[in-house]
Amino acid sequence: MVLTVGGSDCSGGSGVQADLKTLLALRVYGASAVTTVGVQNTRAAATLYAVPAEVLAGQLTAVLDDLPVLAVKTGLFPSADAVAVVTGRARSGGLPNLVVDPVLPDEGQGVSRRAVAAALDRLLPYALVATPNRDEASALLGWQVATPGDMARAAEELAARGPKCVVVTGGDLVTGTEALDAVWAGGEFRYMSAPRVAARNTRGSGDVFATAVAARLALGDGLLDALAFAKGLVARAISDAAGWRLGVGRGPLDVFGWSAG
Ligand SMILES: Nc1ncnc2c1ncn2[C@@H]1O[C@H](COP(=O)(O)OP(=O)(O)O)[C@@H](O)[C@H]1O
Ligand SMILES: Cc1ncc(COP(=O)(O)O)c(N)n1
Repeated sequence: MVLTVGGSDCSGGSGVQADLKTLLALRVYGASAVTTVGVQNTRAAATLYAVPAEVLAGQLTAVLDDLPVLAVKTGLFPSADAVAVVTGRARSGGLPNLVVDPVLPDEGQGVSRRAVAAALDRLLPYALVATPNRDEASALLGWQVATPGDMARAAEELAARGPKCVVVTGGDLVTGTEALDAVWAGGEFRYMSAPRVAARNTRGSGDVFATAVAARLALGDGLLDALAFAKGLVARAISDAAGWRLGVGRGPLDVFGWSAG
């Protein structure tokens, strides 16, 4: 089973809802600890209501002290305090196969994106895998990650901060026909590539990718196998959802393959 720690997306396309659906699709039992409640849909950016840090800590204790958690995935945090709760558990060795997707909140409404990024930097040493997109990698590193070459350098620099593996995802990078990710793992670099799907429904693609990595690690895959599986799953789920019209904005993925031809 996998524990996902992240924000609630009431519209169901990202956050813990996307994570739990992905786990279900992969026949892995999922538990969730909610960091923030997002009032959001496909057309509007989230307004976040932070869950108090002690309530987050209580959820982690309730799950970890009882259930056989084999991997943990983290997503959106509303505050540095919330990240610190997870870092505290990680420090005591309680978070196996930790996959950190360093999703950052928008600045404002009492939320400091910079403070969350700094706190995530302190969580990274405990991560087996970190999966920032280009924007998140830029915030963590303090320089603009633009080109595929930058993504490679960013993956290496972030890996130097502790994770065994870093995947800088390039979902928003339009480089011809490829969806390109930069992978630093075991001291070696490679690009991971799949055909780019021309689709507007890419909501939660980072969540689906990172959760699929955690699920496959929990099922016993090696790291590179888990990454390759997740890459294939997310590409297929984007492709299968291409004809969906769930909401007027950037809609969700078809993780179950319901629309597979
Ligand atoms: N249009 C697309 N076609 C195929 N793969 C995609 C597409 N958009 C994103 N991906 C893949 O989805 C995964 C998540 O990446 P990304 O979209 O960058 O994450 P995030 O949602 O965190 O921004 C990556 O493996 C990326 O290459
Ligand atoms: C609650 C919540 N909202 C949004 C996202 C990011 O979604 P995306 O991967 O589409 O940028 C997330 N991971 N969690």
